[in-house]
Amino acid sequence: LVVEKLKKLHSNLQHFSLKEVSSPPTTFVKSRGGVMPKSVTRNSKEDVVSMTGFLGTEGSNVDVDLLVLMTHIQSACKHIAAVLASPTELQASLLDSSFSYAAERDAPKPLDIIANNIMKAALRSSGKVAAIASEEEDAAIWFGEGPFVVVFDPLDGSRNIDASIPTGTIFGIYRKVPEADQLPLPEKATVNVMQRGERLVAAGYALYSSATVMCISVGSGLYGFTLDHSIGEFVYSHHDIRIPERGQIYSVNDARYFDWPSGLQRYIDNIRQGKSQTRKKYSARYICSLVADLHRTILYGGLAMNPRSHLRLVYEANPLSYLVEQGGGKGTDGKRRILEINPIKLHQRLPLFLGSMADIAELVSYGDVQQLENPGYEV
Ligand SMILES: O=P(O)(O)OC[C@H]1O[C@](O)(COP(=O)(O)O)[C@@H](O)[C@@H]1O
Repeated sequence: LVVEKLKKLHSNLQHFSLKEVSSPPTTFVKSRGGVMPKSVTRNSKEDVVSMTGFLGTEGSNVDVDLLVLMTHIQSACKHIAAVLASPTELQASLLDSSFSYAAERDAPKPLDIIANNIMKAALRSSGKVAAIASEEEDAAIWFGEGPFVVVFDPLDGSRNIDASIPTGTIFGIYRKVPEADQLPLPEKATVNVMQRGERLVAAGYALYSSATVMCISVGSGLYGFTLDHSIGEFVYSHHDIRIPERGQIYSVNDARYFDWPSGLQRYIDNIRQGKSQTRKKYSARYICSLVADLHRTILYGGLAMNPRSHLRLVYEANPLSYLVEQGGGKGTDGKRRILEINPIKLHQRLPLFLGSMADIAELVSYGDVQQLENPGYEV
């Protein structure tokens, strides 16, 4: 069945130079982001490498199961990108009105629900997923047999959606926990989705913006793919992404300045005035859409942060910290490395600081950077 699926999958990619897929390279080069095939690093302008083609040659960490799963996630993200770019009437016709949510969670927008349904359907039909947890679901869901567990935020930044501002999908993939096999449901599902971030085997985000870009890692570096609408494929566009060691941009909702602790206030005061370690004046950029703010930070360097306990450990902080670390950066809650935190609650929220190694180290040296009081904000 798997072989048939892959054949079908590859026949859909006939537009591409499939050199990398049909004859896997035997030599690998050690790149800063890990081991990657020589043929992928050296592709000529004429060669277009699809994400599936790339993953098929990425080395031993991508087995057929993960390849199939990643293909389904790509399909879901293409689908979400198409829905986001559609007129509102069409979007409304896709809405499942039976959806409900627990009172303690933010009310979802219609597109949150649609994106959630698309992701769930894609993951279920992959046949590779035992359990999922979504930011839009109250509890973990057990799908059945499959080697993987997927956690995701189907549409982050959706409060901006009516203004066509960029949004994103975030996902993290774990292996199923065999020790939990004997547990009754729903504990089995919960234990599987509440793994520490350092156990992630892959993660990624899709950014829906002027281009739809997917950045992924399967444990050996960070790579980006851009959706080529003329052929309907994510093509390899950002090679071995390395987050600059130091940036000159900070990203935070600084209307909250007067609610911040003094350490964070002093840090931001200093980088604004050129009084930080580099003596350079930093610029501010804040889209208020985490994937978009992080994507810019990954490419240009600096910091993307939310000092209040707002972002979720399981769906946002862990997958994004994993990606940032794979790109040579750092993810912290201001005190602890995100990937080492043991989740204690499925929808647990925490402060999050992601970005360039030297910038995060300097920020953390101010000590008092977490906004512990969260008065609640209307917008
Ligand atoms: O209101 P704040 O603190 O600026 O938070 C904004 C952040 O919240 C988010 O919108 C996520 O929150 P939601 O999951 O409630 O949409 C991020 O995309 C964004 O970075």
